[in-house]
Amino acid sequence: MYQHYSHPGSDADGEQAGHAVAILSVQEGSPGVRIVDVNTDYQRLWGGSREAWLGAPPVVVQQEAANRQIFAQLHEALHPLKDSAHGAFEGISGREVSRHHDGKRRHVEWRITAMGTCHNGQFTLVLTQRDVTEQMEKEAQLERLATTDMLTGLVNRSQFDMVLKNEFNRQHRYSRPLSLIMLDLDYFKDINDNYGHDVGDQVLMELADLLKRNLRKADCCARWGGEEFMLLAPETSLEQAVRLADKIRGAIKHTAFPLQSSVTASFGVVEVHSQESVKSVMKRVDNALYLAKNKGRDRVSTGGLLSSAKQA
Ligand SMILES: Nc1nc2c(ncn2[C@@H]2O[C@H](COP(=O)(O)OP(=O)(O)OP(=O)(O)O)[C@@H](O)[C@H]2O)c(=O)[nH]1
Repeated sequence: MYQHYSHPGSDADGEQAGHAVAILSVQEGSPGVRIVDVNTDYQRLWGGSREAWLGAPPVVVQQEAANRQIFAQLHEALHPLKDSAHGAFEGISGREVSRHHDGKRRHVEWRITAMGTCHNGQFTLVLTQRDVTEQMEKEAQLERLATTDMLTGLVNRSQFDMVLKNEFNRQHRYSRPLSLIMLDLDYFKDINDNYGHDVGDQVLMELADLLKRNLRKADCCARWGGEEFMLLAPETSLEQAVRLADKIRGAIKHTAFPLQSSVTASFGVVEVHSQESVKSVMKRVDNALYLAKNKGRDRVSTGGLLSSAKQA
């Protein structure tokens, strides 16, 4: 009867899932919602034969509590329309994580709309559902590609910019300590030249793992480019950030990378000043790193000399 609701590409063999559709009947004053008919995609989504579904309560989400909540929401929306021949039910909708009849976790998008108006206290409704799991997985994958550095799995530069802006807004509003650490591997060109690019890549990947292990969940660590990394540490003062940077510096130095000699890194550390711009902080942290390189590498600098020179 309602098979025309099927997605044009779907077929009875279950090759491709389209919109699952169930026609529902709700009698005003009765708590139940009953199925009048279902299409093949509904049977594919939730299992069971058409005959088995007729007269049964529908599955919107395969979780009792969530289903009950949706029905309560539905009754609440329908109740004011019971006396009006022209009352329009605008529909309710949602997206839920649910278990497929095969036990797999799926994302289901659903919508319940009216099929005509209330007749003798009875509403006829259409429930449409779509399995959007693959679409959501693709979206998540695209998002990962757009925000992640492929080699190291760390956040990339553009994503770091976003995080940085958010943290700056928070810092400016609540005046909480916020520090930034920029680190750069020392003589990385020599590693590439002496051991090859693949070994260089391996060092970058191992370094990324080391950084992840040494940071808090609230911190954000990005590959800034090449062999340069940026760490943003909320709720962290300059003094604490220097200690953190020095801990990472020591850990890098004592890590057995796949090389004969040890790897070292230089660090610039700054704490964001009240109302300071992103541009200004970036300049300061870059200068601090430059100073650490200039002073002989394998060290942490807060750019102190530069700040005092500026003040002078
Ligand atoms: N293996 C590998 N090397 C990279 C990657 N990105 C950048 N590099 C290399 O990193 C090296 C950076 O060299 P430099 O900027 O001279 O810096 P450095 O040799 O570390 O010297 P200092 O920073 O002054 O201590 C270059 O040889 C780049 O080719 C990458 O993704 N993989």
